[in-house]
Amino acid sequence: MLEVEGIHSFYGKAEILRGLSFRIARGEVVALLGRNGAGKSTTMKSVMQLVRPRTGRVMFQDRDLVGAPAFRVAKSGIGYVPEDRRIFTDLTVMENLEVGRQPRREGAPEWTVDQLFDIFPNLAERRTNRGKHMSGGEQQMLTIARTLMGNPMLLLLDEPSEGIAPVIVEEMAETILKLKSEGLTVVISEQNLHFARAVADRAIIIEGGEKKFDGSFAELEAHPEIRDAYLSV
Ligand SMILES: Nc1ncnc2c1ncn2[C@@H]1O[C@H](COP(=O)(O)OP(=O)(O)OP(=O)(O)O)[C@@H](O)[C@H]1O
Repeated sequence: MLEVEGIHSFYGKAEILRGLSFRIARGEVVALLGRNGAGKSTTMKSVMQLVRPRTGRVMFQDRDLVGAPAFRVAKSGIGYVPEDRRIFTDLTVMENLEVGRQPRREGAPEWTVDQLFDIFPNLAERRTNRGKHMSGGEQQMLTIARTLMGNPMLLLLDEPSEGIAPVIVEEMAETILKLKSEGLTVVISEQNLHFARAVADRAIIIEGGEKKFDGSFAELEAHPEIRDAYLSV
């Protein structure tokens, strides 16, 4: 579904991604792992074209996204939830969801508000609350639910477990597993190995903008030296 091929991405003169390549197949949940500053967020932004790779290709559904405006990338079926939750704080939960609505898309799971309320029961209880009166975890859930209103084929979640209470982290893991069971393809960026292992089928480890490991969690566990070298656990 997604093939990132040899991308080099920069902030000014600083080269952040150094020839990064990986593939994501339909229906997979894949975790991008790596320490602070490894390049996980930049990878997601490079897929979305919020950072434009200087070389390399980002193939999605057989089209190269490099150079496309970010809104077109979103319209082509990639939902992106950045680290800093961006809900509309003056709008209610219902209104926030409506903002995300896009037509249904061939080959992608289709979400109605009622289905989303089944998956995110906390949001159902707060449907008329304004965003600013919600906890960090609820805002994170609302950002994900709003993104799903766009019926994406692929969902990119940047550090979904970051900065939320442990009980909500567990809910978040269950939510991602439910999305997977509906057939959604998901890429998460994580520093929390425990969380990543609970939700993902495969791990890609990034360090210094390069891929250092790509495989199952069983393989990763069989090589503790890789974990020790590239992850803070
Ligand atoms: N807007 C920016 N301008 C300049 N440098 C940046 C910018 N954003 C990130 N960087 C640098 O790019 C590198 C990769 O950052 P990135 O955010 O992709 O890492 P990350 O693996 O997602 O880590 P984190 O968990 O901190 O988000 C870091 O060295 C960071 O300082």
